[in-house]
Amino acid sequence: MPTARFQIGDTVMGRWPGSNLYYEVKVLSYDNKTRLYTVIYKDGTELELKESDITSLTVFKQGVTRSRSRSRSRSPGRPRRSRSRSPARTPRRSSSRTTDVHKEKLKEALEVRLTPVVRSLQFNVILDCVGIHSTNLMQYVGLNNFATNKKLKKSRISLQQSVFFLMFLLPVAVLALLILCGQKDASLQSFPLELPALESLWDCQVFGIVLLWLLFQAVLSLLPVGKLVEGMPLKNGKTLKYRINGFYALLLTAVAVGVAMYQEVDLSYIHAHFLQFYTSALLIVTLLSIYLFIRSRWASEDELAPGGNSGYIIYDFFMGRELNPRIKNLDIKFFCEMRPGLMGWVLINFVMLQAEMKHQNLENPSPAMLLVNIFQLLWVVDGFWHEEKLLTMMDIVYDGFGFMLTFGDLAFVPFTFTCQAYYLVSHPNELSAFWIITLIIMNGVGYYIFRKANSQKFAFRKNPSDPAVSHLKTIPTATGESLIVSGLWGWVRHPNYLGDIIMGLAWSLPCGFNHLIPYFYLIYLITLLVHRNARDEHQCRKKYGSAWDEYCKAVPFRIFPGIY
Ligand SMILES: NC(=O)C1=CN([C@@H]2O[C@H](COP(=O)(O)OP(=O)(O)OC[C@H]3O[C@@H](n4cnc5c(N)ncnc54)[C@H](OP(=O)(O)O)[C@@H]3O)[C@@H](O)[C@H]2O)C=CC1
Ligand SMILES: CC(C)=CCC[C@@H](C)[C@H]1CC=C2C3=C(CC[C@@]21C)[C@@]1(C)CC[C@H](O)C(C)(C)[C@@H]1CC3
Repeated sequence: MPTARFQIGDTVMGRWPGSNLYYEVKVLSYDNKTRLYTVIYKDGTELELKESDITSLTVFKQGVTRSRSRSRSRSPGRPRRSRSRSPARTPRRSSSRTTDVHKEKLKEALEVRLTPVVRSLQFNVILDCVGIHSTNLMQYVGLNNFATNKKLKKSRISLQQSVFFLMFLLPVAVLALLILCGQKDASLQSFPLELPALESLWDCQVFGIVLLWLLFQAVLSLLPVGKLVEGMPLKNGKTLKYRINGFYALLLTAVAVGVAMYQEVDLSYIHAHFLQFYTSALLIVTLLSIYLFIRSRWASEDELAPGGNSGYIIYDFFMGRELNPRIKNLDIKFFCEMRPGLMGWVLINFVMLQAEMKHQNLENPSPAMLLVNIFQLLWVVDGFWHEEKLLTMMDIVYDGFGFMLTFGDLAFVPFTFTCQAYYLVSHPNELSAFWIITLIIMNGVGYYIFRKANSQKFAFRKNPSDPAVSHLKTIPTATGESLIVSGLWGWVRHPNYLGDIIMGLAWSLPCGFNHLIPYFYLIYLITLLVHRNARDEHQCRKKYGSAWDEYCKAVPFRIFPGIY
């Protein structure tokens, strides 16, 4: 059992991430498992440091006395601009320094600072995805740094139990949603009226089709078209290459569907066997997660997700151990995150559009169905058009690939995000011209805010002097990065979330107000983004300290204007 060299409450000198500067810090806690100390700087910034980044006051003072003539003293708690940067930031092109020096510094920054931060993020991902918030979990994720080891142990056990419970609850909840959505009476009170027989949920042919779909998408993703892009630096400083060809893959998929229709393939088969498709996807999710877990045993330390190596089997299985599992050139996480699920989503929507015409004897799809299809297609096309940006998102940079993301990508996205279209097949809803125009405007406004905010942030991270963003007002921070404080980012602190939520509303409203079911996506999105916002703010406060508080003062609203 490793013993801590420094005790809780000790005042020591802690290295500031990404630099060789040491500041006075207080030790808050020590984690025996990860061997990391949580320390607090004088400006309130809390970080987790390795023992090698901490020095006792006496040793440090001796060192300083010896080198005083060479170094300039600085006020503690106000660190000089370091080269540390967010993992979500695209590395800036080095202009004055050489790439090697830049990479070395970046590697240093990632080793010292980002690894520990990630650990708490990982636990928050569970909350993020399912919207739960328990004191035990929060203690474990490090929000309560004074938690004792005993409490932590208890929390870990209860966390394991929660995760185990979730692994069953999530698939069953989605199944319930699908059953309800397909019923004539989709009101929550009607559940469970027409439960299907268990054996009717399985069909070998359907399973084969799902496998073929995955294979087809995997082949498309490997086609040597589109650019090869480097991902964010890994723990070992290396980068992985990704083929960005999602947009072409979408076009080729559309062509393949067109050919299938020309050959008179009956796409409404998917609607008629929707539950079987879901259970097949679920089986693939389970098998893939088991495969990922087993293969992670052979992954090196560098290839593991920072938080996916807790040693608790159920938890690690759920969260995913390996960060970027690959089979030759196929990056399984990057592939699953966008391809089969998002493509499946648009395909299923289209299938539902045809099923609606068939079931309701319509010559043309209803305006409600058309709006849902077009709005969601726009979002998916946008996602593929900006596919490269996914490489900087926390889901790719931090999170391991385990049951949670596999389920989210391959089952949750294609089967719940399509719930409005599925609902409309058996629940027609007429829309007046006024409603149609209102919904188009609403989706347009939401999309504008979503796209502009995301593109502005991305461009700013890449190069703050880019003419497209150089006019924006900013707040400098101790890490050397700035925060945008004008335009959309000066209106609310997460305008991109606001845009997404407005769009989510425009996707649900075409289904009318008879049932809650078509609002599932909106409820999921708000829960997810409100929590994601809380988690992001916590990380930003940790990272930017007082500059973040200054930003919050200047921009008091989180996601919704008028709501603090
Ligand atoms: N439909 C769905 O299921 C989901 C959709 N999404 C969408 O994905 C998109 C991306 O979301 P997400 O990955 O959470 O990333 P965010 O866009 O929320 O990124 C947050 C990061 O942006 C930086 N930042 C925050 N404020 C500022 C500022 N004022 N100026 C400059 N940088 C700032 C910080 O990173 P740094 O360290 O670089 O400063 C912060 O950590 C969103 O539009 C969201 O709606 C997300 C999840 C699910
Ligand atoms: C219940 C459960 C396990 C949920 C898992 C949630 C995940 C499926 C989603 C979390 C964030 C996501 C994002 C996208 C897909 C869904 C997941 C993975 C996304 C890649 C879709 C395309 C968009 O353009 C996007 C890049 C903005 C988006 C990012 C977040």
